[in-house]
Amino acid sequence: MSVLDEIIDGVRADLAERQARVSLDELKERAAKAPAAKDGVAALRGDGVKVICEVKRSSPSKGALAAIADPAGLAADYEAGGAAVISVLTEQRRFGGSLADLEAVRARVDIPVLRKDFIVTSYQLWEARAYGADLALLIVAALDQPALESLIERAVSIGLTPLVEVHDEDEVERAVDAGAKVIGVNARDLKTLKVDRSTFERVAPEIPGHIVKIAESGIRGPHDLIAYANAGADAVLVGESLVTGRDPRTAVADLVAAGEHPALRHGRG
Ligand SMILES: O=P(O)(O)OC[C@@H](O)[C@@H](O)c1c[nH]c2ccccc12
Repeated sequence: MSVLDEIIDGVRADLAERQARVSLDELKERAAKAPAAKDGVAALRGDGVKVICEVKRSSPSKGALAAIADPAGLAADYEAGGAAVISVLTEQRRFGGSLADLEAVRARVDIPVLRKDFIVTSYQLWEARAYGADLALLIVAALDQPALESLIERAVSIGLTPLVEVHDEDEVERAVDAGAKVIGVNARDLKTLKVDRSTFERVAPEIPGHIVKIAESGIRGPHDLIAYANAGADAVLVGESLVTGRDPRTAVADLVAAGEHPALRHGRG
């Protein structure tokens, strides 16, 4: 069984517990009371490379990264540094996250928030909206095509922007066929956990021009952002280097400044 399969087994077990506690109707009521979703696509377009900053306590590949006693405070630092979107890991077993983290971050920042989890049912999309997310991650490798299509449709219908994650050319085709408008290319293969920073430059040319392109994982600092930007990234998604660094606000500001450099504007759509 791959790491991804193991993670999803755990996610399904935790999900079953929540579903037994909170009915879909209750979630829908809560979602109806949540502030209207912010436009995730608009936040990721425009001049400069946008920076998505992640709240992540641990990962299957590295184990514990940072305790993050105050996820909302960290997110506020990210926002002050110029982040375009905050990504909140809500998976518990391997990443140490929760819906409470999502809710706390939502309450603190004004920019769009992404629910980062292993979403396999529409119940989780309703949870995302109920706890204030504006975008939700959908991982192509974790879903068959009918499920991917219906989750994209459902996300859009409840106001969420789906960020559809791919790892290779075949997955790009599946994402585009399913209607993705925002595609993230993950340099980390979730089946082997290996990072290959050349994944983006190989896979991005397969993504049609009108789709927002995000380079995910393995960004250590401005030089990696610049390399991804030169390969066509509209945005980058950064976790580990921010949560393990000393000053997240300055680290984000350095990334944002690198992404705004005029020399990068050429060749980016
Ligand atoms: O910590 P990094 O290497 O900067 O990576 C962030 C993000 O890309 C990574 O956390 C991630 C990308 N896709 C995922 C899917 C599930 C869980 C986590 C992820």
